[in-house]
Amino acid sequence: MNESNFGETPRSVGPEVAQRLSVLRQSIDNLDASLIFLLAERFKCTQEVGRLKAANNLPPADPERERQQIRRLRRLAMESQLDPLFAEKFLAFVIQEVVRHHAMIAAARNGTAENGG
Ligand SMILES: O=C(O)C(=O)C[C@]1(C(=O)O)C=C[C@@H](O)C=C1
Repeated sequence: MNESNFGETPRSVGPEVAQRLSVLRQSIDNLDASLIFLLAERFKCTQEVGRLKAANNLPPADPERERQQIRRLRRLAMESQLDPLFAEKFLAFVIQEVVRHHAMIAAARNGTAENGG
């Protein structure tokens, strides 16, 4: 397969392989949709955490909580035959974005407070 075939069903395979590939890709699409829905729900929770933290002058990040989450997710990943390093990197990637949101919420709140609102 050359580079221009990436992402396409290879034309050289038989109907059984093409059918299996299609079924697997349908599941992958469903799982990707689930991941998006789950992430959206997680961000709704963390946005509320961000508002709670900003209102109570708590720092955006909580390193001790993150250490606990990493320990737990690494264990869950190993139990599920998922690479624990990948799980850790994925969590770090998500939390980095959450902390950025928290900081923006706090900055917006402080700006508002300074302007008397
Ligand atoms: O639990 C918190 O304090 C959060 O702000 C949520 C969260 C997370 O996304 O899970 C994000 C930042 C913190 O450093 C730890 C955890």
